[in-house]
Amino acid sequence: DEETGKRGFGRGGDIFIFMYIERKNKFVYCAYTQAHISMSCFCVHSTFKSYENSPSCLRSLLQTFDEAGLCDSLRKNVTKSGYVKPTPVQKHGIPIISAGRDLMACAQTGSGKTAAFLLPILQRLMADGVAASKFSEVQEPEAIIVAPTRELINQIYLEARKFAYGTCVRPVVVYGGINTGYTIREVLKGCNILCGTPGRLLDIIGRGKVGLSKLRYLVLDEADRMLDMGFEPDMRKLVGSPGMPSKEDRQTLMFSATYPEDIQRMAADFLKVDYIFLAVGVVGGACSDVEQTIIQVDQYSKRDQLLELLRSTGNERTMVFVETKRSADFIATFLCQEKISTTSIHGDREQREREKALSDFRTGQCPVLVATSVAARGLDIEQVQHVVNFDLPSSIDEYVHRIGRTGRCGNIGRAVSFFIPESDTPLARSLVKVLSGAQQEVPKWLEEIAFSAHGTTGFNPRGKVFASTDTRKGGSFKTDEPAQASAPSPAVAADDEEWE
Ligand SMILES: Nc1ncnc2c1ncn2[C@@H]1O[C@H](COP(=O)(O)OP(=O)(O)OP(=O)(O)O)[C@@H](O)[C@H]1O
Repeated sequence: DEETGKRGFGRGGDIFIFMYIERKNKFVYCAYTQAHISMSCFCVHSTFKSYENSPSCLRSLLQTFDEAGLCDSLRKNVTKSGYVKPTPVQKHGIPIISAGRDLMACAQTGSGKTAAFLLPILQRLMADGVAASKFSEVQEPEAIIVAPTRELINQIYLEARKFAYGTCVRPVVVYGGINTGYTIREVLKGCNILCGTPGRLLDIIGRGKVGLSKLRYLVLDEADRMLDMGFEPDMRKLVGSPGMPSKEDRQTLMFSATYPEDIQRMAADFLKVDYIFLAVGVVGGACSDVEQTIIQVDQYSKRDQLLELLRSTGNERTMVFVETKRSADFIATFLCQEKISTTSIHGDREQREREKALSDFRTGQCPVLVATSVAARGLDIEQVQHVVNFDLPSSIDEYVHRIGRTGRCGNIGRAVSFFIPESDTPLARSLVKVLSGAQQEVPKWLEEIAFSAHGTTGFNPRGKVFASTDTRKGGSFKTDEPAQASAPSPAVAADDEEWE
């Protein structure tokens, strides 16, 4: 209740869902009950700190994990993971998923989206007494989770395994670059939650090793990436696979920190018409715990500036993003020659080498990781204090994901980006918007570039349309920002990056 601040959340009773929109510095909020759950757009405050400072009636859902009604083993595993209280996207996302609603959730990088979908799925499977996995020539998983890269899907699988520990739910992972025979044997041992990259997933389904008749949950992590031009055909194939329940008969969940408008519109094809759009903060906004610095450089001084920067940061764990696989190798070799312990990850490296690179970086053996966009999304590596955009990406969303490898889950991080006016001007205006949206200082020179001839359209021809809201027609919570020009779907995968 807005006036009394009373909260309600009960099984079988009404679920009060509070809506909170920041518009022109005013807070607008309303509450809905489950009985009148016609609402479709749902926004909550962005950062951890400001969230905690928001009016108490807005912080009403799931104050603690105890309120989530998790079964004992799941609750224990959450505690063992060191989670004391749910993050904003968990506080709001878990009850929405538990209420059986389709969801398109947008929350900043590092805000705990993975547990926001894993926990309610695991809880439901256990509450319904899912059959313990056992060997069978065809496995019938209850949930499928897809993500764009091998390393990310493996990370999600490890999270699922951690939360499912000691329960009868068995997660399995399938992705390219590892032996298919081994993967199939793992699947056939039993599989309740199948995590996969699209290609390998479709392959295994196509071989008849996985049936879809029991499928209840379909989760697209990094959903905007999963639905852009690179993966859309695979996603359509997946939902069109023989036996796949129709969208009315399954629960579809989408999570990302960014949702370009064109992708949001297409995502609706995969979701029930009354799906809930949950936005924690500004859609596509950068994590405000990352201090962002943009430095104007010229092509020829970049390498020396990188060196200088890395020397000043000492042994801080740093990810250096570049645009091409060739420059990843080149920069990594250059840094090694300069006695900076560096490794690299990109799509041309063997899977074994990719895993070794990540593990050397995680353990701190190589405190610098040079990476292409293959490492931009989702990877959760502890103590990454610093991200450097040696080359700026072509899309603003990619920028948001890259810098989100630091400043995760309430920690502070730093991101430095080298801006070359000759090539990066098309990104300038979106950069200004993201910087100011995250309360960062915007350099005067960048503003000038952004609003000079090139920057005035608001449309970055190399990148995607920046969406700030739920795009649904009649969605009542559009911000007052000027509408962005609608753009044709841009080319997606980085120039020479291979996505699995
Ligand atoms: N409630 C919580 N309490 C403490 N730590 C948490 C909680 N929820 C998640 N975390 C931790 O926060 C980190 C980030 O979580 P996660 O990887 O799910 O973020 P994300 O929102 O999916 O980020 P990205 O957009 O980059 O994919 C992880 O290390 C995770 O274990």
